[in-house]
Amino acid sequence: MIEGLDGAGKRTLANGLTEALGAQGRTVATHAFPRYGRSVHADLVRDGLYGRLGDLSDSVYGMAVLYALDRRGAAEEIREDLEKHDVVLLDRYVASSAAYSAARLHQDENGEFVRWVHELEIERFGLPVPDLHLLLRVPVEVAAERAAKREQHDESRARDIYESDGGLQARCGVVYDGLAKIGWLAPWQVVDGRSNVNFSSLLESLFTP
Ligand SMILES: Nc1ncnc2c1ncn2[C@@H]1O[C@H](COP(=O)(O)OP(=O)(O)O)[C@@H](O)[C@H]1O
Ligand SMILES: Cc1cn([C@H]2C[C@H](O)[C@@H](COP(=O)(O)OP(=O)(O)O)O2)c(=O)[nH]c1=O
Repeated sequence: MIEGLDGAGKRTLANGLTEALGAQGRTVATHAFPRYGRSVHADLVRDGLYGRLGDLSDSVYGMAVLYALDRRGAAEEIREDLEKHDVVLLDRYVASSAAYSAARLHQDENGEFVRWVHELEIERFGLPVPDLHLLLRVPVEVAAERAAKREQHDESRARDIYESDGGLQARCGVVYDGLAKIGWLAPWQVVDGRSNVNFSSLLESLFTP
C-alpha cells in the first residue's frame, strides 16, 4: 500500500515500482482509491446528489463510510488480483481513511476513529489486510506545491476541498507518522519522497529480509 499526503508522489511511486517490478519479470496490478467515476462517493458528485447529502458530507464518519464502501466494492477484484499477480499495489487504502479522518477530528493514531475504521473495514467488511505500507514522506509545503503544479497539467486531478486545507494536511502527516510508528494494521516502511526515489534500490530493500 502506498500512503502519503496529496502531492507526495504516490502515483509516481506506483508507476516507478510497477516498471521496476516488470523489469524483474514480476507482474503487478494497481488500484487507486478513491476510485473516481467508480466509487459511491464520486457517483454522488457526478449525479449532483452530493450537495443534498447535507449532514452526511458534513459528517466525518459519513464520508468515511462512503470511502469504505468504495473499497468494499473493489475487494473482490483485489482478491482476484492477489491470485493472478505477483504484486498488488494500492495507491491509498484503509490507512488513508484512518489518517485523514482522524486528522479532521483532531484525533491521533490511538484515538477512537482509528479503532472504528479498523472495526468497520477490517472486521466487518473483511477487506484484505495489506502486507506492507509504504509511507511516502514529504514536508507539507512540498506536497502542496507538487499538488498545485500537477493540477495545472491535469485537470482530472483538481484538488478537492480537503487538499487545500494546509492545517488538515499537516495534522494528517502527523497521524501518518503515528500510524507508521505503531505499525497499524501491517508493517510500515517510511520512504523519503523529498527527492527522486530510486525505485530499484527501494525494491531491493523490500525483498531483502
Ligand atoms: N520524488 C519526487 N521528486 C520531485 N517531484 C516529484 C516526486 N514524485 C512526484 N513528483 C511530482 O509531484 C507531482 C505529484 O505527484 P503524484 O505522484 O501525482 O502525487 P500523489 O499521487 O501522491 O498525489 C507530480 O507532478 C510529480 O511529477
Ligand atoms: C481513499 C481516501 C481518500 N481520502 C482523501 C484523501 C485526499 O485528500 C482525497 C483524494 O485522494 P486522492 O484521490 O489520492 O487525491 P489525488 O489523486 O488528487 O492526490 O480523499 C480520505 O479522506 N479517505 C480515504 O479513505
